[in-house]
Amino acid sequence: MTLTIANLSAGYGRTNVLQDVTVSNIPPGAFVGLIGPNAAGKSTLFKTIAGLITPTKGTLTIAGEDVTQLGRKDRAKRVAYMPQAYGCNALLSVFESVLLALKQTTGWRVNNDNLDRVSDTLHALGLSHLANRGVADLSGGQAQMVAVAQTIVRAPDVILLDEPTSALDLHHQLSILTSVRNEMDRKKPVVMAALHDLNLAAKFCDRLVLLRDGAILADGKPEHILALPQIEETYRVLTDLERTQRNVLYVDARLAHQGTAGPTHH
Ligand SMILES: Nc1ncnc2c1ncn2[C@@H]1O[C@H](COP(=O)(O)OP(=O)(O)OP(=O)(O)O)[C@@H](O)[C@H]1O
Repeated sequence: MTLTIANLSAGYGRTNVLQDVTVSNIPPGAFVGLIGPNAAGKSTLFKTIAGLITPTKGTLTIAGEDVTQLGRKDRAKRVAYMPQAYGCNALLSVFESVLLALKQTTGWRVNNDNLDRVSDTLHALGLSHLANRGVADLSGGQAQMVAVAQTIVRAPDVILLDEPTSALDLHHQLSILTSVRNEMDRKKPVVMAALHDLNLAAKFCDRLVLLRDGAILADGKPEHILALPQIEETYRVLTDLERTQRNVLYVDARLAHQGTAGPTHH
């Protein structure tokens, strides 16, 4: 279902962070990368969409319905949010923790369909082998992948992933985002992911939204956004945008005063 964020302003107490944020017509099945420097307001935008922060202005509509008016539980059925800081010390197995995430928005009675859904989600993300492990005993990367499983298991309309690959090795960065894309092809949610790695963003996203100082600077296809001068200004780097032999976009970035970065080979 289509998500539209219109003229959204929000913050913490008297501090305003988001200023009139509009991202229109994100269609079902679209993968939107939210990019921007540290403290730009990416997490604040996600928390506001998820209903953890009440906006001072603006609307959020899913399929034309203003979800800011929904109660907490109904909102959580429509929007699932994976925060940047996750982690769980409970005495739960991975399977139980994903089941618990699923049941948060339904009743507590567990049926076979629920169990199948948890199994399918773990399988889709390549996590079946961790099903019986305690969540407190996972590595940082494993915990991050389980947090993604907890977010997508509910099959919501909108999935918000705050830096879902920050703790993952190269293989798992690709595998988790590929799995998310495969799930999207099946269930057609809107997915928004905050990503610091512009090359991952270029590879997986249909659309990039550049946020800086709480405002949207640019919104469009990756090849357009990554070529904008605002990228260099915002990140305070110089960039070259290339296409690899496999026709994949590649951003090479360097600091302005350092010439070419990288090791010197003799
Ligand atoms: N709980 C809070 N109370 C007050 N200010 C906050 C709070 N959380 C974040 N901020 C401020 O809001 C601004 C935006 O922070 P936010 O976490 O949304 O940025 P971000 O783009 O997600 O950053 P990063 O890439 O570093 O995770 C920052 O100036 C931050 O200090």
